[in-house]
Amino acid sequence: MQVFDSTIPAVEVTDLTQRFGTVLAVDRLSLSIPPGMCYGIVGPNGAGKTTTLTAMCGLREPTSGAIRIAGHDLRTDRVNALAQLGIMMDGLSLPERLTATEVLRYSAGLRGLDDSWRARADDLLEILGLDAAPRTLIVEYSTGMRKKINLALAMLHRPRVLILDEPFEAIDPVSARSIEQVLTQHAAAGGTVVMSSHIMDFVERNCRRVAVVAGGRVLVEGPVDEVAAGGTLNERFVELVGADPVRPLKWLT
Ligand SMILES: Nc1ncnc2c1ncn2[C@@H]1O[C@H](COP(=O)(O)OP(=O)(O)OP(=O)(O)O)[C@@H](O)[C@H]1O
Repeated sequence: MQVFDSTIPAVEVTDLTQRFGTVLAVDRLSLSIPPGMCYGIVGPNGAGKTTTLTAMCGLREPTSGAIRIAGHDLRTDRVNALAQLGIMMDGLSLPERLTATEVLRYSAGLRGLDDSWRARADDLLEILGLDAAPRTLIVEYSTGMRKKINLALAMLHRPRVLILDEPFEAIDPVSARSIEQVLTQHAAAGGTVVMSSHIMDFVERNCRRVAVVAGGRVLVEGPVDEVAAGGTLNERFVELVGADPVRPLKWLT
């Protein structure tokens, strides 16, 4: 993996807007994500996180706004922009009748990777615990196993920028620890991880910066300890997003 020019943002989002009919999912959202770090995007359900990450991955043309990946504009310089990316998003289809190794080989072939992909595939399968079921077909995978093979696919070509939507959802604690270590190694080697998460603990522990989004806008952005403002990120999140006490449910008594 080549190390970034540290003066160019790994991902730059400018005035991103996404409408779905009458729903304004993302509302003139701007972010500048520096290279060489793990960057968290947090927000309540429906905040616009997945929609923003989908646009960053080039999977949906936004209503308006611009996205640059390592300086390459996703609209006008799409091939070079996408070449920087490894992505893990729910809902992307996989070749269901292949094993994990076969899927990785297939991906390596499509990308025209040299033979070094094999060693990386072995490492990833081992670290993610997928080597324990070498003959299992993707169609037989659990939700967590799908997440893991998607992460392996995202990393196989050693991209500079990983964009991960909820990487820890449906992942057991031991596997989560392994994934955490893989992601911190990626950042320590000069790569960038952009991830959405509801797990504040992980974001606090591993991300250098965080954006809190709600209603398709950035409420606050900055170094995690500054955003947490002397408390925990979880406390700050609830304070920013607002949580009304749940009224007593009479039918429970
Ligand atoms: N394909 C779509 N068509 C219509 N509306 C959509 C579509 N995708 C997202 N939305 C709407 O856009 C808004 C933002 O959704 P999004 O999935 O980006 O939120 P999120 O922050 O990722 O939420 P969560 O934490 O629940 O995953 C929501 O109101 C959602 O209903």
